[in-house]
Amino acid sequence: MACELVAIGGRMDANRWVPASSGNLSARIDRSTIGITRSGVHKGRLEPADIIAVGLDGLAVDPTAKPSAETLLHCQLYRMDPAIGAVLHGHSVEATALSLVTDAEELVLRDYEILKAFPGIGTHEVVARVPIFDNDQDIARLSMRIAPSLTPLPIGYILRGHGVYAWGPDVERCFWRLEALEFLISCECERRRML
Ligand SMILES: CSCCC(=O)C(=O)COP(=O)(O)O
Ligand SMILES: [Zn+2]
Repeated sequence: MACELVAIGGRMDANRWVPASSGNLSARIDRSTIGITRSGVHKGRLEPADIIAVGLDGLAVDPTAKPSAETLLHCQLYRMDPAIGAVLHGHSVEATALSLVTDAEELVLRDYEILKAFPGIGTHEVVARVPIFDNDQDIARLSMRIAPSLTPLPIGYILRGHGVYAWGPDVERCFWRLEALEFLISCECERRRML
């Protein structure tokens, strides 16, 4: 699991989704524990020792370890759905900028074939709503604001001026979903440029 997250960190970095020490990556270890990236390290240059075991209450198994500052947002998703096996968060230019040029509380996506990359979607003829939450340095408070929008689970969410959260049953498929979401966000940016 740790090696998988190290490799995915490299792929996120190759896509320029984790500049500086931004982003955080996690994967489920068992029903009540996840492995999550250490806070403040470059996610494109991870080592297995940078993956920290954390309970779903957000507390590190080793109390001296320093897991991601955004650990509670990951734990919230794992608690919501036992089928979630991985959560990835990145800071792409497009998600950051697009969410700052609109006051909207959601990104409405329709007519895109790639929406079929998400579970339960079998046609482009759907409307997928990606919530956009105002950013907050108080992660516990932010998670409480996010909670009502997670039932049913959206295809991902955006923190305004901050980045994207995506999840999936395992690390690889979580990466595919993040890739699909970033593709959709880039399309929306491009459409606005073309108007
Ligand atoms: C330098 S980016 C600011 C923090 C952040 O948004 C992030 O994703 C990384 O935080 P972490 O504690 O997981 O390193
Ligand atoms: Zn972040």
